[in-house]
Amino acid sequence: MTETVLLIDDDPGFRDAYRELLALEGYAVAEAGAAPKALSELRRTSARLVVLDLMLPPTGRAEEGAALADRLLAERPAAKVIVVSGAGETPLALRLVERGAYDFLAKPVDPDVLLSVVARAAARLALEDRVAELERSLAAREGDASAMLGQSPAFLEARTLCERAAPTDVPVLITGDSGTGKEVFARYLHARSRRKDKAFIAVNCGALAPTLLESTLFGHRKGAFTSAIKDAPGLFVEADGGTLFLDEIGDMEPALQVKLLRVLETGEILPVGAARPLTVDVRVVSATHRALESMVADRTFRDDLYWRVRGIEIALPRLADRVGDLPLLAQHFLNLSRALVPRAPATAISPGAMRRLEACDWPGNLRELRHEMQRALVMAGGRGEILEEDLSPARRGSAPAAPAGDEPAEGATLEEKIAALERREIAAALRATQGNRSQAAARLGLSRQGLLNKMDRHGLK
Ligand SMILES: Nc1ncnc2c1ncn2[C@@H]1O[C@H](COP(=O)(O)OP(=O)(O)OP(=O)(O)O)[C@@H](O)[C@H]1O
Repeated sequence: MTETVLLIDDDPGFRDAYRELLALEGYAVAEAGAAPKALSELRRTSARLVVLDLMLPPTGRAEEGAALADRLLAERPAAKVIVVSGAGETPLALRLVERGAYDFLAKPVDPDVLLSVVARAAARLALEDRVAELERSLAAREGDASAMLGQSPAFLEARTLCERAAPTDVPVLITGDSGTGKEVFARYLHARSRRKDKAFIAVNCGALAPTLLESTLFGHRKGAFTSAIKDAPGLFVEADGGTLFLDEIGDMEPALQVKLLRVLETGEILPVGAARPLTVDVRVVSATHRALESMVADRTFRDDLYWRVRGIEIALPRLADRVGDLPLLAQHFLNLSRALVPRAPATAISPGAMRRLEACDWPGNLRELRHEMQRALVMAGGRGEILEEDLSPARRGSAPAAPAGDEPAEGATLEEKIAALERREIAAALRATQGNRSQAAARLGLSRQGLLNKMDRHGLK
């Protein structure tokens, strides 16, 4: 695909020279001499490469260009913005790179260097496109029966229930520990429903602050709040005709639970700041790793909403309760990992390694097993088989348990490293707010309930 480069400089001579150079290299070129034109050119074209001279009118100061760089990236986060700065502006240019600009060049710019940086940015875009494409095809495959692996009775029972529920419009609640495959089941359900050609949209209710979650779900009108610079439809409208997957519904704040209940009862949503409701046709599938029933007893989850979302409950077994499926799943994840490590030759798992895997208790369930197999494939190097020594120390049975401190053990899986990072960040936010959980949650961009759940999970209470 021909990439468009947006050249932003108030000197027409510079633009003329670089337009020709870039065109010779096969790029399409758009240009602008000041910020308003730059933004309108960005919107008019599909430019994802930007060369931006920081010294722009009206003041001719570098801060002018810096503000524009931020706005360009806010409008097109995938864009690669290459900043051209004067010799004295290196610290500002470096700050821009930290905030998301791709690279910076100091004046005077050597044309060959500029071309090579643009070429590198274009190659990076091509790579990111490829990764996104692979992720899409992987996600599509995971909606397939082939990705719903398992023969154990508990798993088959859940799968049969899912297949029965699929053609109906009954709300489904999927319960199970983290990593047991709740989202995979939700996608499977959608893929087998009459809605399969419409959108499947997933949202994690615990990951967004309550006000943001409300406008994310129901949309908002321009001007409804300070940052509402234009109308936004919201996920219910985007999922119209399809399925909306409300992950971690147990983390939803009570005020929002009321609004969700009204939508489920009436099929109408009221965008934030709108005068009239809109009708939508959305099947809601919810999931939670929490015991919603006891939340209802504690009055932290509304019982009327509970009964609404729990038309049919599908309870997913923990991996430890379906060890019989482990060989099949481990082999499946090994095969999938090959897409990430294309030249790795390992296609099999030795009986010794498999015994080790079967002996683990897998608190992170299938997700943990998936990461373990990715790691093992990398560790196996040029070997054709995964051996015990390729497993992470904790699985080999000889390693010390994960430390109670902040640092993950050496050889920790990606999952464990992320958990350690999350633990550290939560502890830091709590320290910074003298233990005020609401403030700590706001700092972390979580709902209060979301933070409490995570503290629970990490033993930080
Ligand atoms: N039956 C299955 N067969 C093969 N792979 C599966 C199956 N179920 C889940 N997986 C894989 O296991 C991982 C975890 O699944 P998923 O994200 O659906 O879990 P989850 O229960 O929604 O987790 P969380 O509660 O943390 O959001 C994913 O990589 C998914 O592809």
